[in-house]
Amino acid sequence: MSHIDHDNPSTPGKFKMEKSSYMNRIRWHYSSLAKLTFWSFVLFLGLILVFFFKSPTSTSSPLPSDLYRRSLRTYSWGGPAWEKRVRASSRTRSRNGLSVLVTGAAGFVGTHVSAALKRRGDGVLGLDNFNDYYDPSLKRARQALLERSGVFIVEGDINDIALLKKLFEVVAFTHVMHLAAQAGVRYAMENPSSYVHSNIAGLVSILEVCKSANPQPAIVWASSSSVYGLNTKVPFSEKDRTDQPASLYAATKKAGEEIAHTYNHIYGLSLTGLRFFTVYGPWGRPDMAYFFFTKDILKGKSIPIFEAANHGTVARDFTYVDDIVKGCLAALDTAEKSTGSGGKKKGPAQLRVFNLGNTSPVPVSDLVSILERLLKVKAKRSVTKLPRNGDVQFTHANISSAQMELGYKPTTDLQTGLKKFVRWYLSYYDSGKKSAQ
Ligand SMILES: O=C(O)[C@H]1O[C@H](OP(=O)(O)OP(=O)(O)OC[C@H]2O[C@@H](n3ccc(=O)[nH]c3=O)[C@H](O)[C@@H]2O)[C@H](O)[C@@H](O)[C@@H]1O
Repeated sequence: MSHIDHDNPSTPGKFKMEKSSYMNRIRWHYSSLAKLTFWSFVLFLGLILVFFFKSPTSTSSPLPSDLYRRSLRTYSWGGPAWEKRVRASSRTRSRNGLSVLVTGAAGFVGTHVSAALKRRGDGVLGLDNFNDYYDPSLKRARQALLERSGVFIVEGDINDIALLKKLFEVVAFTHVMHLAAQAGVRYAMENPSSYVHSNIAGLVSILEVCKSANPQPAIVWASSSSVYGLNTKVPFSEKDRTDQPASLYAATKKAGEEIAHTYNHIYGLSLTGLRFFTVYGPWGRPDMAYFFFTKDILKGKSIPIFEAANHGTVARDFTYVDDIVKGCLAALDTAEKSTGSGGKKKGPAQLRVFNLGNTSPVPVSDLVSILERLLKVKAKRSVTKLPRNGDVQFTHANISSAQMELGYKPTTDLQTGLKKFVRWYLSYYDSGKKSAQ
């Protein structure tokens, strides 16, 4: 029995033949139409997906691409085995040790701080959403590093209040080291919402859960040298004005400092903000200039070196990550207890802000010369006008306050620090397995 017979069991012979070819034509016609409709639909769907996930994000899309991708991700957490890992990682080795929740633990500074805390016997639990702002495989490699020293990183977003509450139910953290953030000055023009999502909404989520925790932890968090914005008085002191941010990134960090004031004032949370000055070093961030300059010099690609108006020098107070780690640990150690409990303030609590810089700004062109010497490759320099996208011409930290209250004293100059970075870079990427993206 033919296929058509089977479809038309009662149709008589001859007519069946004619009708059969007629039906075939009709069927062909309909199936072509169906195929056309189907593929048009697929094309349409494809265009929509391309629009949401790949298009520049500044205008009509309510959620920009990165943020969209991130919010679509689901994380699995919970269960007895997970809780056991959370508890084990957070357990201190000494009686007076701290139990610290480190957000952004798979990030550059987060990894270094977590490792240092664990090394000295504190309990450390990491939290990170492993987003793809830069190569997530680098974050996974940092995670593996921490895993080997006994630090568990919970995968989740700082905006997930249920997860944060759960973590505080399982562990009575004495401290929170809040380093999770959307970093980068220039990327803020491409994806502004991701800054609001992480640096404002995320900070509020953390503080909301901390204020309700019993006992409330003390919080140390990462602000930025960028809050000084268009300030021209050097070196930058904590007393200087910070109401002229030059980028949305800086504005969100400045907003964070004001939000910190509010939670300290209303709920008695002990809060310390650290203004980091262009932190660099091994396991660093590939979006930062010293990192991608290294990659591009090695590839023989030209590198854009920014220059201010009238050939003005652009300089940064580059600070080596180990010095920053010492400042972070000192801030945790000197943080007083929060005074509230169960969402109620019992008395005034500590509120601090410190510059953590190196106090010796270096022109970007000198940074490139150091890299050339270390890599033994001549850079193809392309001097470019400082773009008006959030960059400031120079930064320079006054660290007397951190020196006095934290005993902070940076000891690594740029030449020494970059030598360590380059050694790490070559061994990490030249192992043949990976290449910097
Ligand atoms: O100190 C800070 O608070 C900030 O430091 C860095 O921001 P930035 O100093 O701009 O660091 P890079 O992007 O690595 O730039 C370093 C220097 O190289 C210059 N640069 C950057 C990119 C480029 O293509 N060419 C170039 O000359 C910049 O103008 C800047 O002077 C970080 O990226 C921020 O996340 C951080 O908050």
